[in-house]
Amino acid sequence: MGPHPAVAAIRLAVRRVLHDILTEQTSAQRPVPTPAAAGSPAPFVPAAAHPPHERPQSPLVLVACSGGADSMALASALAFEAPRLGIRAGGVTVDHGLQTGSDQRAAEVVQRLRELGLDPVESTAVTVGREGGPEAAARDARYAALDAAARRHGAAAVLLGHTRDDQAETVLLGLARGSGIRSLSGMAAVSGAGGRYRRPFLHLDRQTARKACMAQSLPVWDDPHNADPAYTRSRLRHEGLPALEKALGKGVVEALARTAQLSRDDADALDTWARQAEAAVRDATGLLECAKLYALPPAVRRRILRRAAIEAGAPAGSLFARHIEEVDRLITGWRGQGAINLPGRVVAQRQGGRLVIRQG
Ligand SMILES: Nc1ncnc2c1ncn2[C@@H]1O[C@H](COP(=O)(O)OP(=O)(O)OP(=O)(O)O)[C@@H](O)[C@H]1O
Repeated sequence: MGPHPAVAAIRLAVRRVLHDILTEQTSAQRPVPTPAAAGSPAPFVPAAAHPPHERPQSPLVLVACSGGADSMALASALAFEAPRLGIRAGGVTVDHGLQTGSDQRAAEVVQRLRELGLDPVESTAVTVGREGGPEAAARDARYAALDAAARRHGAAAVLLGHTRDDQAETVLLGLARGSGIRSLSGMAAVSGAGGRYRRPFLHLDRQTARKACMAQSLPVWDDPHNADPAYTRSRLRHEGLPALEKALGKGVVEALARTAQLSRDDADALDTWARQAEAAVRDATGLLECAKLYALPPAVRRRILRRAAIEAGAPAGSLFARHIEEVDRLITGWRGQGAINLPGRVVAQRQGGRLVIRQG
């Protein structure tokens, strides 16, 4: 008898990502063709062809595990699949120190990961600041700790347990911010420096992860923050999405996740267009020419303005759509208005048909 369908589903999702990682590693190990050999395919040198002391070590993949159902399911699937593909599997849990006994819980997660056969396994404690609110501050501290752990262990990738439900929530949060398709594109399946972070469960629903834990008798920890109505995401999870499903039907989560993928593709295409158009709208001294900007579609023009503001020193996180709209009016609604103040002491003004954006 095969595994429970939920267990089969989580393993398949992880296997696919591990295959991707192996394929990328293999192409990275291919020797760069010499000029003479260029044009003919580079021969792959199998690991066994290296002398033992030079043989590349099998890649290490870490799972970022909170002890919750999603990341415990992920850890169990990694522990099952990795050895079958010659990959080493380890785990990291981050202790945010936000609740009493969080160190104890982190120690329990470490213990559970070890029981699954992962090695190396570690718990890392962080200090959560205040910048951007409690959720953003915890996330920043967590990713910094995960980055450091990945570097320390030389990991090829770090797996995260975000599910299709998390993706739907992220899209709704972006929609509510009203800041364009980039914020509707949710989380990427691959992100971070060198594509370090992978999200194998982005197409799986949360219930599947939970069922997989139950089927394997894996104990899971339910973070009380996830049910705390003080947090926006928690209200969305427990009130917003159920209300939407009631009004619009069960397919709403899947549709939101699909929206994320479509928006991501569109946003990537527009970013590329804006990068290419940017060179053509600058004069010989590098200033932006208003007439040329005016001729561009608004979506492309606003991207160029946003990039210019960030390059001048405006912090990306504080630069909102309304800021860019005001700068845009210097191009599309010119009536001699004065300089526009942007975050980071950046000032945008129109001078002699040119747009000057610089730190004041
Ligand atoms: N304390 C932590 N330590 C390590 N990784 C974490 C921690 N918290 C979250 N993560 C990683 O980030 C992912 C998303 O976490 P988040 O809290 O947003 O979602 P979640 O649905 O509560 O996930 P989970 O059920 O795995 O806790 C997790 O699945 C896990 O991979």
